[in-house]
Amino acid sequence: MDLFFTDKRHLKLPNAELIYIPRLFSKQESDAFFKCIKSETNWQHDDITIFGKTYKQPRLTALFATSTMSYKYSNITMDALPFSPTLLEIKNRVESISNHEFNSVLINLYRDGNDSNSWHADNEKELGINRFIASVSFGAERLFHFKHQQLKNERHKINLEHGSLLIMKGEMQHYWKHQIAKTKKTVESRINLTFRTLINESN
Ligand SMILES: O=C(O)CCC(=O)C(=O)O
Ligand SMILES: [Fe+2]
Repeated sequence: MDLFFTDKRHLKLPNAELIYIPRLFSKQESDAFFKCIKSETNWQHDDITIFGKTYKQPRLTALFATSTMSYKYSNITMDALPFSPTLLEIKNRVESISNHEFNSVLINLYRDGNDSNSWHADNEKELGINRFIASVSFGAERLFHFKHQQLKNERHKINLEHGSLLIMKGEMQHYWKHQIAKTKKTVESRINLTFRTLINESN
């Protein structure tokens, strides 16, 4: 189907199913998408409040959707912007390979190894109960860690490569948490796009 779709790993775990495609996009396409998204995006740097203390989020973000929508997490409400042609092109590729439709994408920019995304599950009510999340990575490779919240031996990591797609489905957002940890290694910036289906379209 796709020249660069050379490998696919299917991981069936207790209460979760993951599909990892290392090269959904070629190196050339990925370089171009990375550059384009980095410069075209009006990045937000939000404050988050945890246990009453306010911090700057350790990464930059942006939200896009096919209609007026908002998404709330960690006391942040993000209002979605319309999809750009670049983002639509990526969305179409992800939809055809995953056989799933998405109406929004949350984008993270990890500027260097100091930026991170701490342990969480994407279980906000706007995501509904059938949470199918497609995560595309461009730029520096970072480790995606995930752990089961009850089964202590179920702890894994995947190195998310330039141009890769990771699909998270099943009950994963109910039973597992995931994170992108800080790293002391010198790493360049990385962009991650998580395609989601939000259900508050009428708001
Ligand atoms: O950067 C990643 O690979 C993960 C992003 C993520 O978990 C999220 O935005 O919810
Ligand atoms: Fe997440």
